[in-house]
Amino acid sequence: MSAAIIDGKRAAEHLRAEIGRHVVRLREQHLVTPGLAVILVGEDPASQVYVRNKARQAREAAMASFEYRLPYSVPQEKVLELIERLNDDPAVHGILVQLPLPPQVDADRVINAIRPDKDIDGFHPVNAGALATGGDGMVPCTPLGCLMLLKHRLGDLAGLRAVVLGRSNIVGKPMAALLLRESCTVTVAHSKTRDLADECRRADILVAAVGRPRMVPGDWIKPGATVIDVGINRIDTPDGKGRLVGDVVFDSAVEVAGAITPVPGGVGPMTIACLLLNTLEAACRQHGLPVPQGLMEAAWG
Ligand SMILES: Nc1nc(=O)c2c([nH]1)NC[C@@H]1CN(c3ccc(C(=O)N[C@@H](CCC(=O)O)C(=O)O)cc3)C=[N+]21
Repeated sequence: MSAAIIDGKRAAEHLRAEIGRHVVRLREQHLVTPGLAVILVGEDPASQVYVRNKARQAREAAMASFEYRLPYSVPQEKVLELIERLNDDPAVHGILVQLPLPPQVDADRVINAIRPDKDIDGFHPVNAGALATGGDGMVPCTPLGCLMLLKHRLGDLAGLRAVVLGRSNIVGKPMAALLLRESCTVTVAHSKTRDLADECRRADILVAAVGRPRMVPGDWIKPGATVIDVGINRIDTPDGKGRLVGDVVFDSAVEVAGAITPVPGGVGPMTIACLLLNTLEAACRQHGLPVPQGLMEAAWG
């Protein structure tokens, strides 16, 4: 038996198209154009590609996109000054500072400087706190994208056993909070977890977000489980071109799981679509307009 492949690329295309329709309506009816500002420090080639993709997809969804490139050696004060300026800029509704940052720039200070209602990554403590306590703040894009794929596949998640591998502030912890909000029974496993394989084998939903290439083999997976692979790891290949692999051994997992996300074409594209969704919502809130509801369900028909 072979798992269903969860097509994140296609789901993201649907979602972006639906977001684009809302953006056009917002401009026609309210003269508001959602604006996304992305700050990139340094010249890491992978980050550059990624930032370029975000800017292109923002424009394709009829949004305004502003890119700021700062040298790797930029002093922290300069980054904070730019954030202050964008906080006060009414054309900018969402601010994203690409992580990681160079050592002289303290990521926590930078994240804390972003106005919480413009924090489309959902990393600010105000938004993290809202998610943890059941309030409605900005939800981090990668976990939000994972949740959409899960609900699309499974419908109601209540009562399912979910295991989240990884406890980062950007994926693991918010993912666990979202699944708990959906009434899953949630386990967060990490590098110090004992009997990791057995923990994983109990999962109806397994979310792998550790950033270690092909760490999770097929025999850690319960037959029929839904597997969400958040890892995007570039590995070397004999031909020298390299390729992307997830945190899960896809070829063995696909034989056991009920459904699985591929890498590439799974979680990654959904992350960017959710970034645009958060920017649209931020623009609505900042202009006192109602936030469009049920966007993802509408996108999937
Ligand atoms: N403040 C901040 N927010 C982020 O959301 C953030 C960040 N910093 N730093 C870097 C990581 C990385 N990330 C990706 C998102 C989508 C793909 C993606 O769409 N990947 C394609 C493949 C792209 C390729 O071929 O290289 C896929 O999985 O199908 C990849 C990586 C967001 N990040």
